[in-house]
Amino acid sequence: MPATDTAARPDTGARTDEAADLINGARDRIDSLDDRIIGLIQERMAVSAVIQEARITSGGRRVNLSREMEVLGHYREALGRPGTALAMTLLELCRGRV
Ligand SMILES: C=C(O[C@@H]1C=C(C(=O)O)C=C[C@H]1O)C(=O)O
Repeated sequence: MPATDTAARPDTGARTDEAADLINGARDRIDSLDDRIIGLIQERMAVSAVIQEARITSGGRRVNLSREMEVLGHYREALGRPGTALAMTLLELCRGRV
């Protein structure tokens, strides 16, 4: 991110220039990671929509609970309890509220 944008950011809270530089650099990396995560979520939404439309067009239901349990378990095993909450949010983004 250019230096002009850095000035508009929230303060780092650091007490030294060295720490502030480190924090600003790491924040740039986090912003870049967040952009990639958002892009992956949007890609997941599009793939999920293809599956849901195919199932509905074939006469089935939008939601498949056994598959959702598998997805929730995958995230819980990788990330613990907050992983379950994250997966629930992802499922809501992908198939709406049930
Ligand atoms: C994508 C599917 O359809 C729905 C959406 C899911 C998802 O986004 O992971 C999982 C199960 C279904 O409720 C699927 O059945 O795989």
